[in-house]
Amino acid sequence: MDILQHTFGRYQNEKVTEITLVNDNGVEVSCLTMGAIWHRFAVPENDGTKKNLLLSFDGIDDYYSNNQNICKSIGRVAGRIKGASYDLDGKHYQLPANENGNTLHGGPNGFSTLNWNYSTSISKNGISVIFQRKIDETMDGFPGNILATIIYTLNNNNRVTIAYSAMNGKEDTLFNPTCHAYFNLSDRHDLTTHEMQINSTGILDVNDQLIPTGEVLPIANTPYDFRDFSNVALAVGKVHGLDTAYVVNGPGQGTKPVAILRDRESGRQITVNSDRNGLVVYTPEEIDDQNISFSRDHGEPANKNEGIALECQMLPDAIHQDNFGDIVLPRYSKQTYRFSFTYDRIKNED
Ligand SMILES: OC[C@H]1O[C@H](O[C@H]2[C@H](O)[C@@H](O)[C@H](O)O[C@@H]2CO)[C@H](O)[C@@H](O)[C@@H]1O
Repeated sequence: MDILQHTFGRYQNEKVTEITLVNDNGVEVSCLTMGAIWHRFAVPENDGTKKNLLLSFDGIDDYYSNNQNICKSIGRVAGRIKGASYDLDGKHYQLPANENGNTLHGGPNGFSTLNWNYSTSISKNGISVIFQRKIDETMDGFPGNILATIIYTLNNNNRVTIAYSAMNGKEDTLFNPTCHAYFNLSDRHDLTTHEMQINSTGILDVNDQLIPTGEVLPIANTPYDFRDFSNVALAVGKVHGLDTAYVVNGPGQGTKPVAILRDRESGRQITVNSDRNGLVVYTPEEIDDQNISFSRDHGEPANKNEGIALECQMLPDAIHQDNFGDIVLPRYSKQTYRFSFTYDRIKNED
């Protein structure tokens, strides 16, 4: 196992460092201090090359010249908070709004906008990069000061675990982070050979601002139905891009993965595990209007829906819904969220 570090570039006058974790199989996970971005997930190919399974950019400015949150860490709260406000214990909290009067993905000054401090560690469980920041309530507009930590760990089973934790100070706050990594496991610039299975029977109903109404819709026999492996591009085409919160890890679902994404052509496969009750699946339908070209595009413009984000989190807008789970982080307490993405290859051709 090895850990490499080098300067990736500068953003807003600050140095951005790339940290690369390499396991004994030659699998590499690279992260950037800016946005605690998951920059690369590169796996060895038979011809000696490495294949990056993420949508990535060569330069740091490219990550910040579009609004798709490419591979960024998202927090304090992923998804939308209706009306950029909430009431808790008789107190009204106003948050900064950044979309239609709502707060999306931690607002305008969320985790993705910070250049994180880092350290590294090697243990028998794997190699890690540990990002940390003290976040003052004046920085992001959420109540309370937290010490936030994001740890990426790669082990020799080719599993990447991302652990997000927040140690809270003297005021209750909200905590529901996620990872906005986009995957494309294939050698194509689209998802046509991708299949996905999601361990879920229902998705959240949303209004025209993508705020959940509180209702859970059954997905049987709709394009959103991924209970069995189903082609991703076909579903995406039918619904004009996925932006859908799946209810996962419900009672009786045991320890099954929340999702498996595989590329039928190459056999590459990612298994997603999470300890949270939501999985937001997002394909960027508007990406072809935004002058974006990923490293894998070799100078060609990106295609819409070229990748797919599998965002583990508590269900969006949980603070306004009784049955979406608890995202309140009480004062002087700590909460950790854990998601993992394991790489392997399709074993049984079915
Ligand atoms: O402005 C960029 C896009 O912002 C939204 O997309 C987000 C989506 O709604 C979330 O569920 C997902 O987690 O993150 C997406 C990117 O931030 C808009 O819905 C989309 O239309 C915009 O293109």
